[in-house]
Amino acid sequence: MDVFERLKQAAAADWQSYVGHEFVRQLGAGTLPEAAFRAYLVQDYLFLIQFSRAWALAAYKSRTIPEIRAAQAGLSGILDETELHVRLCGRWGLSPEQLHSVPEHQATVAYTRFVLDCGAAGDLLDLHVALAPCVIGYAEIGKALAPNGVAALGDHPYREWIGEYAGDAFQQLAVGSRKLLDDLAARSMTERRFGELAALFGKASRLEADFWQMGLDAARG
Ligand SMILES: Cc1ncc(CN)c(N)n1
Repeated sequence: MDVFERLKQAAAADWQSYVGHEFVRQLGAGTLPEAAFRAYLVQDYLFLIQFSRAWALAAYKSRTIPEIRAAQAGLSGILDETELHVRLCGRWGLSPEQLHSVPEHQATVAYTRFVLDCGAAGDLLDLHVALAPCVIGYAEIGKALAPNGVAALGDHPYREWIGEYAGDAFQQLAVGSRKLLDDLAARSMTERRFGELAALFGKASRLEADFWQMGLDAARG
């Protein structure tokens, strides 16, 4: 069992609150109100700005070229994601400048600053464990929402979003993140430390669930 699987099992309830959230269920069913998706996506653009910083911090905290390359791949992946956000928000008439001027929601601040602090106060393994629900979680969600491939989604209203995370590029990013966790853990994880890392992973997963909830709450007004 790889480290990611162990973390998931140790924080099973938190993980489930994230990947099995009502927002994800409605998104997959195509019944998610557009207002909820829009509120989520606008905040997610702001989220990605902060997560770019977190991946840049991972490069700074790295000791080896493979670690720096992994951070570069994560940062590129996040920047690629922003193109999806700019495209979709552009259809609602929102420019990147307008997105940038939206105030950050509390859920955005809480999650992003938690991860940045894990990186600032901890080591590279702490930071990658805090980043894991983001990249590996969305890859898992993307795959679950497109079990027969993106083409089979037909005219699903959220096809473009699902396609981003079910697509090869994002799936490969998640594979790389899982491997990096194993490599880092082999070097610096003791069994005693595993408990602390699982708590950190569980917290990040909860903050992901709160982020979905923010989208649902915004649509309820
Ligand atoms: C909140 C959140 N978590 C994860 C991802 C995938 N990078 C995202 N775009 N937004």
